[in-house]
Amino acid sequence: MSESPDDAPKKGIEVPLGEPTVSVRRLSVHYRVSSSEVERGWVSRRERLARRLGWNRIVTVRAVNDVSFVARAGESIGIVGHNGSGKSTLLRVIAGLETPTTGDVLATSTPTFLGVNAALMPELSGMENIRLGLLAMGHTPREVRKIVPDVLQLAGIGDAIHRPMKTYSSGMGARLRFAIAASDRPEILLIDEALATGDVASKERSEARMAEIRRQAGTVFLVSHAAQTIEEMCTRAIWLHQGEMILDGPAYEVARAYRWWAWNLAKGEVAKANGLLEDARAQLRATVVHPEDPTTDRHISRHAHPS
Ligand SMILES: Nc1ncnc2c1ncn2[C@@H]1O[C@H](COP(=O)(O)OP(=O)(O)OP(=O)(O)O)[C@@H](O)[C@H]1O
Repeated sequence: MSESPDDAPKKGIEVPLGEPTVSVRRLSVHYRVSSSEVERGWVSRRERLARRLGWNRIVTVRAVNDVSFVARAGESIGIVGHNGSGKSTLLRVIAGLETPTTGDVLATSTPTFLGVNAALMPELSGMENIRLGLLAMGHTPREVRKIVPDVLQLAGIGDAIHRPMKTYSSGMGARLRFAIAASDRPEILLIDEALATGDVASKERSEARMAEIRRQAGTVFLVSHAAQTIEEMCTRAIWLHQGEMILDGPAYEVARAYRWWAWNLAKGEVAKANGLLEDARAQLRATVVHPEDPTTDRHISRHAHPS
C-alpha cells in the first residue's frame, strides 16, 4: 500500500441528489469452491492441515455478504477495498453479469459495464475497435460516424488510434474502453479500475465526462483500490471488506477512513486496524438507510438482470 494517511480536511464533491436509480437489497454472492483454490484470506488450522494432507474439500467463499444500499441520480459512487474484498463481484451483479446467491438488484435502466477486460479485439486498431464497440452498443453506422470524433477526443491517444490494440499500454487500452462506454452518456455507468491507469490529462477528461454524466442525472460506480482516485472522482464511497459493507458515506470521509485503516495494516498495527474496522462498522450501523423502506425504491421498477 503506497498511500499514506492524510489528515487534511477535504471538501469533496457535492451534488444535488435525484431519484433512486439502483437499489441493492440484502445482496450476497457465495461461491462454492475446492479448498485448494482458496488462496487469499484467512485459512483455519484445520484447513491448513487438510491441505497438507492433500484433502480437497468444498468451501464457501463469501465474495459479497448481505450488502444493501440505494444509489441516486447525480451520484458517483466509489467502491473501495483491499484485494478480494468483493468489489468486482458487486459491480458484476449490478451489471447483471452475475446472479446473486440471495438478495437482488433493481435498476431504472440497464447499466453500461466497463470492465478492465471489456472485449475489444487486440488484432484490430483502436479506431476499428471504436467502430465495432459502438455498433455493438446498438448505434447505426451513421450514428457511429457522428460519435467517433467525441470518442477520439475523450480517449486522447493520438495517432496510436490507428495501431493494433495489442500494442497499447494498459492505460491506453483503459482510456479507449472508457471513451467508448462513456460515449453513450449512459444513465448508469459501471467502471472497474479503468481510470486508475490514466495520466493527468486523461484523468481530467475522464473526470469531466463523469461529472457530465452526473449532471445529466446519471449514476456512476467506480471500483478502485486507490482511495485517492475515489476521493477525486466520486461523491460517495462504499468500503467493502471480505464481502461486508464496512462504511458508506461521502467519498472523502470513506477514503480517509479506508486509507488510515490500510496504512495501519501495512505498518503491522493489526489491533489498531481491527479497531478502526469496528469503528467504521459502528458508524455505518448508526447511519444506514434500509432499502426495504418502500419510500427509497418506489421509482425503481426494472430489474437489472436481463434474464
Ligand atoms: N468465479 C469465482 N469463483 C470463485 N471465487 C471467486 C470467483 N470470483 C471471485 N471469487 C472470490 O470472491 C472474492 C471477491 O472477489 P472480487 O474479485 O470480487 O474481489 P475484488 O475486491 O474485486 O478483488 P481485487 O481488488 O483483487 O480485484 C475473492 O475471494 C475471490 O477469490
